[in-house]
Amino acid sequence: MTKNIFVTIAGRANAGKSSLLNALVGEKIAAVSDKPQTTRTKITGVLTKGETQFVFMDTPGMHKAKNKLSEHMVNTVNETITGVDMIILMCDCTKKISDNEKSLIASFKGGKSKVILALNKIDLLDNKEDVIAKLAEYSALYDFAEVVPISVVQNDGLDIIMDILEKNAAEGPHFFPDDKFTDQPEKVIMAEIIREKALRNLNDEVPHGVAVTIEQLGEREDRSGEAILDITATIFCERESHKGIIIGKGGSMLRKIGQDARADLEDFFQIKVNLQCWVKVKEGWRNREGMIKNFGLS
Ligand SMILES: Nc1nc2c(ncn2[C@@H]2O[C@H](COP(=O)(O)OP(=O)(O)OP(=O)(O)O)[C@@H](O)[C@H]2O)c(=O)[nH]1
Repeated sequence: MTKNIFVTIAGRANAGKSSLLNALVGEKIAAVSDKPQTTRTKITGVLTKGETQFVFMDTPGMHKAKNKLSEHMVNTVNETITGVDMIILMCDCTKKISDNEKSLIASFKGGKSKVILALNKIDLLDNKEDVIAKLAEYSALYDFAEVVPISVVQNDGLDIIMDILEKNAAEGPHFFPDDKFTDQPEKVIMAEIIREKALRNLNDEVPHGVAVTIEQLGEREDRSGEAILDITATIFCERESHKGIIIGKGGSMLRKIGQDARADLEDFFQIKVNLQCWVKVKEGWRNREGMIKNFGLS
């Protein structure tokens, strides 16, 4: 008998949703950074353990739509929380409950999906009793199927989440091959890895107006017969001044981004990588529908 369960990970920006997805699936799929709104697209992770296949959807953090890209992100959240078996609401126990979180929780009412409250970042609390107070605050807003205090970075409580999901899996087919952990095309994963490195290395001067596309991809053998993946990527930014920052003095920043990305790409795809990154300016791309589609973000 095979079983499956579809799970959406929802919650405010920076709560740790992508980190949770990566930790549960055990592979680096979603971009993780300490800047909010890292996740732009609905990223699916698939994990098959024994007879059960877990299909995870990661959602962009809830926030007020400020431009067209944000509208797409908010729509993705709303689409993703309907029609799944379970929702994991990721909360940050160090933060006050926000209005966005309240409206997200309100949208669960009347839905068919069971909701687990995952109170994340408990490693940051000095007083563990604060956890109980926070759980009570959230529980007053919604009748959660389960509440679990967790710390993704310390791998604390994640086994409890997996047990709950396992118990809620229903008899049904595996929709993905058992050795597959994401339905994202390779190029999207590559672009995500590079974008993550750009966000990590750049300071707040170049905020979220960074997108990455993979222009060319090819595999070849080097002289010793070892396989090499050639990747050519373009990092798009919104302003000429940002381009200078991304390239850095004598190309130092771009080199650093490229080096970091290459290490992760080699690790992920288990192949030697030759990465070339270019930087281009596309003014105001975040407000232009066509470009958003181009970057695969709608
Ligand atoms: N201390 C601590 N930090 C955490 C924990 N989980 C995640 N973080 C950090 O929180 C930050 C945000 O994590 P992400 O996984 O990118 O958060 P997200 O909810 O996917 O963010 P968006 O993509 O912006 O919606 C990162 O710096 C993580 O390392 C945790 O359990 N404890």
